[in-house]
Amino acid sequence: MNILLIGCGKMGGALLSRWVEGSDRFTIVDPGLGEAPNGVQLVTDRAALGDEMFDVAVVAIKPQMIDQVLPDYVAHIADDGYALSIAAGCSIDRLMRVLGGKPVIRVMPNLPAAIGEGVSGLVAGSGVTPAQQDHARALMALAGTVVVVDDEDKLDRVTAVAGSGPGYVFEIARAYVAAAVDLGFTLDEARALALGTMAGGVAMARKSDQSLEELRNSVTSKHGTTEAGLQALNGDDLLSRRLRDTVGTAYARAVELR
Ligand SMILES: NC(=O)C1=CN([C@@H]2O[C@H](COP(=O)(O)OP(=O)(O)OC[C@H]3O[C@@H](n4cnc5c(N)ncnc54)[C@H](OP(=O)(O)O)[C@@H]3O)[C@@H](O)[C@H]2O)C=CC1
Ligand SMILES: O=C(O)[C@@H]1CCC=N1
Repeated sequence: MNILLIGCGKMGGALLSRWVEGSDRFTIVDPGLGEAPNGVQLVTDRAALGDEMFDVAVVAIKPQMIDQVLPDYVAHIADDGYALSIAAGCSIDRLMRVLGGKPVIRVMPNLPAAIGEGVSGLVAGSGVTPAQQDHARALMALAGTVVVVDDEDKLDRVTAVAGSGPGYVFEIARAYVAAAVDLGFTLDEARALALGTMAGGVAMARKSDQSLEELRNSVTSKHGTTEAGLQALNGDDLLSRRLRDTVGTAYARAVELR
């Protein structure tokens, strides 16, 4: 397939770094990009595409730019082509309107796609063929796990939990490392301790049949250090409430971006 990537910033670039391992051909349009991976054509101006046609147009610009930028690309999408949007919130209806009715698949990837450890939600709009959906799914699978959802509202919920999720994870990790530094470790030591502990805990939880509560309780000796630490962390349920607020507020923002 001949694929056009419209915008190649942090998320588009992360996906492309995995996609180039597959069998598709890629062209990027991005006004600010200096270089592209080997074998990928880069243009900084749409006019340089001439009359080239693409089987897939990947929408990887900011949601706020979509109405202004996308209409120029309708002429570059083949009759049997489709658009694959990674934009948060922006609905399939809106995308189809600006793309002259071309079929649209929305996906919501996340940044660990860059290392093949992403989690993506996928929802297909009306007129998408089974072959197009299979293609999009295979493309996203090059970057990690793919979860197909039934409707767009659910994709906006995926956005709040998984799309934005690495941001929460990095912020929690940052605060954890900072706390270790405050306790007397160097930054290198603190990163090794905190990130190693997070990675080990997550890897164990993924492999275990036990619930997260059971695993937590396995660490927690009666009247011991973990019990004391957990009381400070979430004894008042503030951490739980804050995380509910976090995903709820991100979901509300996705709804605003529709
Ligand atoms: N970052 C993330 O973790 C995730 C992002 N997304 C979605 O991905 C999309 C891109 O986000 P992100 O990668 O973070 O943002 P970036 O700003 O990093 O990437 C957008 C890119 O598009 C370029 N661009 C601007 N105008 C045009 C244009 N007219 N034509 C082509 N390219 C253009 C920008 O160039 P310049 O910088 O020079 O303006 C930039 O390189 C968004 O819709 C977002 O919702 C989805 C999931 C996760
Ligand atoms: O913050 C954002 O809006 C984008 C979508 C999910 C992650 N980054």
